[in-house]
Amino acid sequence: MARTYNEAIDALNSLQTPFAVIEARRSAGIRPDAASLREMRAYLARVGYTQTDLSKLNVVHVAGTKGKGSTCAFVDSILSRYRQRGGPPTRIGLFTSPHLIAVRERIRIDSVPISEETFAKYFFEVWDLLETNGSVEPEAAAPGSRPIYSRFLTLLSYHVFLSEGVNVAVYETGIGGEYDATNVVDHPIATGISTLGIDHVYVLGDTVDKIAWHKAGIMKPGCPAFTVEQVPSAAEVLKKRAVEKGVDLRVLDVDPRLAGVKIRPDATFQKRNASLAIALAETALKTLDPAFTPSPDRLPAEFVDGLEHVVWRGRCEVKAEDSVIWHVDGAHTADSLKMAARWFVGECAARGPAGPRVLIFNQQGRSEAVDFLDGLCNTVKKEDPKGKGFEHVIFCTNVTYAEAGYKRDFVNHQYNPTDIKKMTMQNIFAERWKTLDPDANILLIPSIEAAIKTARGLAGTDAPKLQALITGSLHLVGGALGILEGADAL
Ligand SMILES: Nc1ncnc2c1ncn2[C@@H]1O[C@H](COP(=O)(O)OP(=O)(O)OP(=O)(O)O)[C@@H](O)[C@H]1O
Ligand SMILES: [Mg+2]
Ligand SMILES: [Mg+2]
Repeated sequence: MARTYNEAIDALNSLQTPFAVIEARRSAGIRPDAASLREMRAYLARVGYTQTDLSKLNVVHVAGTKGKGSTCAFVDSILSRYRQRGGPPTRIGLFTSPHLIAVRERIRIDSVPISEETFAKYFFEVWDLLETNGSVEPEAAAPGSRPIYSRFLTLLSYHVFLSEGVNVAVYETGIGGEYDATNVVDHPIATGISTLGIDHVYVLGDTVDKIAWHKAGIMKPGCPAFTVEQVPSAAEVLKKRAVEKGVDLRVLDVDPRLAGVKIRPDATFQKRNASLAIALAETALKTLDPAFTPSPDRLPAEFVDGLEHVVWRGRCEVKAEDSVIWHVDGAHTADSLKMAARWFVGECAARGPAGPRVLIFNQQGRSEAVDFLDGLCNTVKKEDPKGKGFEHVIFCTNVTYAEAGYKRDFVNHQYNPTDIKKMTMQNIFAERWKTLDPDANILLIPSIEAAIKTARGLAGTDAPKLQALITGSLHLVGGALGILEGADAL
């Protein structure tokens, strides 16, 4: 087999659970459970690692419904300021999901996505070891089998980080916590739970307390645990599970030391993420460097610098073109879409007289997504002083290019192909939007590339510029950034 990055991505894509299997599991009510974690431990053993090895990574572990990735990026950015000074830490791993532009961006060392060559090299080492040692712990994972997509990437991250001498690794959970692949680490150095809400109901349950139960699964005895203000039912579950585990869970307010620190966007949710990140970074630094003592009165310059200069693409980004200002945000839950809407109106208002507004939206494969539209539409109208909504609303698929189809890194077998061809979801969205805002000009466009082209065509040649919001899915946003900046933008 040719062993290039593209070959690795094709092999990885073969580990996606096909749409039909996902559907069958959903209707049978099959969800990840303790067996998923036993399986992950077996694969870890097949690749040759023990808990002692994982402890060398000094893992900072983050779960939550929203803000996981942002929190992890803040922690990484703060720690990198200490690395740049000579450390500790000297080598920082960052594992996040999903990816925006390319799969390899989920595994970063010193804030940089690993190269295609590095990815391919380690990918096939893991791939082969799973075959060579295929019979280790046969009762936990079928002999000769390989883990599914996200679990494989988690396994790969441990191999990459341990091989590359990483001495602190920041981990975002995939889905949930208790049974998530990242939860094989028994001795993290700090755990954090960001804002909880409703998402992934098929896997985690349909109420915020059921979801909180899963996320609480990352707390470990002997390891400092932090969370932010939560809705009461979630807060209660977190507290109860912390007591059961003998964990001292600290609930953080917005850190008063953030006064004067420029957090972007300047919104409470982001200050919560930043506050959680501060506590996690302080705990990590205390573990790595006994001489490190946080001050209760002010943040060290490294923290301020790390927080102010964090890069977390696809979240609250603004890109100005000649006739369009693009606002790009990967929100994809009801709550976070309202945040995104508020942020969009705020940005437009701050810029002065604005041209027409256009929305480009998609969310594939989740039927409940149609209910996200109400909050999005109403928030934009409510937040606007003139009560104006979007003049144009474009619903597109996540297919990247009009001609060439998906970029390899975005191939997704988990969605119903017929739905995409017929634009079933997008038609449902359009019907709903008609009831929400009968005046809007609604368009259905088959690819991201064509949607962007259409939006550009709606802009007049004279000022004021068209104000576009692209949101609803990180896949949509990643594809859009690739088109706006060139395919390999990272
Ligand atoms: N604490 C928060 N509360 C509500 N919304 C948030 C919060 N933090 C971020 N968001 C919104 O959610 C979007 C995704 O943020 P982020 O990548 O940090 O989340 P995540 O938990 O990693 O999500 P996922 O992995 O499910 O995509 C952001 O663009 C922002 O609009
Ligand atoms: Mg999620
Ligand atoms: Mg994420």
